[in-house]
Amino acid sequence: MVANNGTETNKEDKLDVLKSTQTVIHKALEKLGYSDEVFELLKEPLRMMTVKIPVRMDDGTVKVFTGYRAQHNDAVGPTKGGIRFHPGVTEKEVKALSIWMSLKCGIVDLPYGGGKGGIVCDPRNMSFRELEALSRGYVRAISQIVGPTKDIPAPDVFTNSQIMAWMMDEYSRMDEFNSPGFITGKPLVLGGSHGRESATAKGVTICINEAAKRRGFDLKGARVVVQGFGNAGSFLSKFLHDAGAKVIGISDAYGALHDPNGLDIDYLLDRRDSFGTVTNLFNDTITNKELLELECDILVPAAIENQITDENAHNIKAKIVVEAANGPTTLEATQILTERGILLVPDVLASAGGVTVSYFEWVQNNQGYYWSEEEVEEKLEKILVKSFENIYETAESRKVDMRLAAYMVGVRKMAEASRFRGWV
Ligand SMILES: NC(=O)C1=CN([C@@H]2O[C@H](COP(=O)(O)OP(=O)(O)OC[C@H]3O[C@@H](n4cnc5c(N)ncnc54)[C@H](O)[C@@H]3O)[C@@H](O)[C@H]2O)C=CC1
Ligand SMILES: O=C(O)CCC(=O)C(=O)O
Repeated sequence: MVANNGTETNKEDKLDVLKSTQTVIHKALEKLGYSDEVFELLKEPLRMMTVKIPVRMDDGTVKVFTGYRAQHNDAVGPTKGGIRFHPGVTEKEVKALSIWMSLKCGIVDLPYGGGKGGIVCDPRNMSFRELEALSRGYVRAISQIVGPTKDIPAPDVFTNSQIMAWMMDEYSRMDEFNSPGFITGKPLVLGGSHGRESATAKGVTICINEAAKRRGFDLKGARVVVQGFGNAGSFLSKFLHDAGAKVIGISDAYGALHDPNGLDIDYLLDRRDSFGTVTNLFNDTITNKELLELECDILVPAAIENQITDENAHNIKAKIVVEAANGPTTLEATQILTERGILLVPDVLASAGGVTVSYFEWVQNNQGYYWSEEEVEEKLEKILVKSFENIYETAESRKVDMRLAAYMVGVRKMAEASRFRGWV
């Protein structure tokens, strides 16, 4: 879109998550001394599949849904990443999400490249039967390019273990084999891993702990605001609440709740629905915009992209911002927060707990031997603490913000693997 003075285009560019991630990848590769050829290879996914999925709806009509699967780079190993069901899914967004998955896998050192999928739909307005048909149809449509040694999906926004179960079943039928390693985030009885459901939030909690230590304050008594009360946001609120922090604000897609004395997290967890909606039960709500600007110590965006921008970054009052969501902060906002001395722990590090335990799930499926919750948690903690330290030290020694440091760490392995394979 071109506006007379270019303002609209400029704003669109700033919110273009693919363009922003390419900008940081370019900077990271430059800092590491890689050539432009490497950037050309890594700036877009190697493979992008668009599919049409016809579903017979409950009213008898057929609705045709659009879905995507992006595979960013498979030099290191099979690609891996979640599937999003959301009305706002776009091709560009799925591409950016697949690049972020590559970076996450590099940061926590998993033998994967990044992938991501999405379907343009609103599961909140679909029946259980329609959702099952859509999930199975999507797997049939992308079946040629996915599989336990090619590309392994998982949950993301508005998808859950039931959807993973349908998808695993559909793939197993086509494969004529029980294939638990095709997908992660499954129910425990179908080969899911202990700790996967809460893994993203566990990882964020570990990063918050590390960041708070660096900023010299304790989680006990710290005031926390969490945007989003789904898988990531709700478990996180519970972990922080149990650690003695005061969760003073939470939100969902419809609004936000604020109590300076601390919200009753157990009650909210009990009442939230499977899409992370809870604010509809209350009259006294504030907006998501107001939530982000609350006076607090720790702010965690755990919903969708582009929530902290150059329009509100000056009003953020937190000491640390830890990104549980993918892409919640624009590049301009990252710079503003950094200049204001706010420590920003980027998505590709903070939210890497989910894919780490997904990797554990895949390993357990492949070996057919399963670990206890304690084993999973211990392994996750070790990996994330080490990754945090690595990126924090890189940021300090290279005098860059933690996002650029994380990209430098995350991009290196796939750049090297691509070079050894003779691709660049
Ligand atoms: N589930 C996982 O394992 C992982 C999730 N993430 C990221 O975490 C974020 C949240 O994902 P999940 O918790 O899994 O999703 P979810 O579907 O469980 O919950 C999403 C939450 O965000 C809220 N939300 C949706 N649109 C919103 C809007 N426009 N404004 C404010 N809130 C809105 C929903 O109401 C809900 O509370 C996403 O960015 C996702 O990519 C990252 C790593 C792993
Ligand atoms: O668990 C996984 O494999 C992927 C999780 C995911 O989609 C993400 O980290 O954004």
